[in-house]
Amino acid sequence: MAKRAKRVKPITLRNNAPPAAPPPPAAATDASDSKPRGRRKASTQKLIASYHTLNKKLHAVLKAGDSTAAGSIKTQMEAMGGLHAYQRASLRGGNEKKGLGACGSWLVQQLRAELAELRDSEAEKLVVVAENGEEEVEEVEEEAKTGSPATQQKLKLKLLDVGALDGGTYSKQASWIDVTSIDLNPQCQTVRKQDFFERPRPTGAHEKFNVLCLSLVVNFVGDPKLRGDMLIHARRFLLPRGLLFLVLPLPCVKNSRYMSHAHLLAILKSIGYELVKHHFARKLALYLLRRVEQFKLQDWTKTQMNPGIERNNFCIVVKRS
Ligand SMILES: C[S@@+](CC[C@H](N)C(=O)[O-])C[C@H]1O[C@@H](n2cnc3c(N)ncnc32)[C@H](O)[C@@H]1O
Repeated sequence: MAKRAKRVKPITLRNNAPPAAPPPPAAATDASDSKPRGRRKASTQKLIASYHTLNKKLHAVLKAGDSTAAGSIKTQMEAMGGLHAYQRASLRGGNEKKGLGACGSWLVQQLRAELAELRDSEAEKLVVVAENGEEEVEEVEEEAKTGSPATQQKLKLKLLDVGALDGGTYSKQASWIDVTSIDLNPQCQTVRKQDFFERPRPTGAHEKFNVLCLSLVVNFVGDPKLRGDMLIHARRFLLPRGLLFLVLPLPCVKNSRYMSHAHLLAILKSIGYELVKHHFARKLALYLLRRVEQFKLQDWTKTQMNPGIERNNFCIVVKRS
């Protein structure tokens, strides 16, 4: 008898997943749920692609000061169900391609290694010791070397998940990752409603993180200059040697006229990140990057490097201000 394929649990159905968001407004109701699977997948992808296109156009017309065009684009976006419908489509798309589940486990492996390294090194001091005062830090670090389970529970990586959507991505790792989740339009009560660009700069190490996650968020931002700003802003929230986990759709680095893997790494290097590891999954490009202190911020413009009409326009612009 033929073996049955192992089912991968979708990321949104994991154990300890936070409570579901309140029902969407009528305009955002997902009519495609009743469609056959193939058609549903196609309409999900179409909705995501159309939303991205309109979002990019909106940024462009707003930049040009054309409020009439902006109004008309916003109306089109609302007619599609707005950000809420886009987010629901993203959650469905993630389940269908199993990409997020895969990228979750790839990251978890890296972070486990990171935590183990942190315990053995000077950087151990960067690990957050929940609910302990200063004197206890030394004690806990000493214990960490002996590997006592009680201590291991106290040592957690602090992670900021930007664009967390339903906030469930790291729920299985709650014993060793302390997650703060934000999104423009949260799909769950544990995710704070906040525009990352408006998150105030940290005033000290206690407001910084060991890891910051930008998973499918940079490509969501319509304006290439704001993408660069987002990467610069992210670095401010990282502790020294902290990690940025950046996920982009694979075509952003593999099939863009204005971007390539090497170009992306060069931009990131100039912003103050060095590559730890990367992985190209079927549909996603995953990057784990470390904050470094020695770097030279430079401007990056939109420059065509891979001509071709079949290619996309994804790019990142950096402008020192
Ligand atoms: C495609 S979803 C990605 C969700 C999730 N991170 C994942 O990997 O599946 C992009 C999310 O980023 C959020 N987002 C975009 N710009 C943001 C910003 N400036 N601040 C906070 N969230 C933002 C959107 O609201 C949306 O929920």
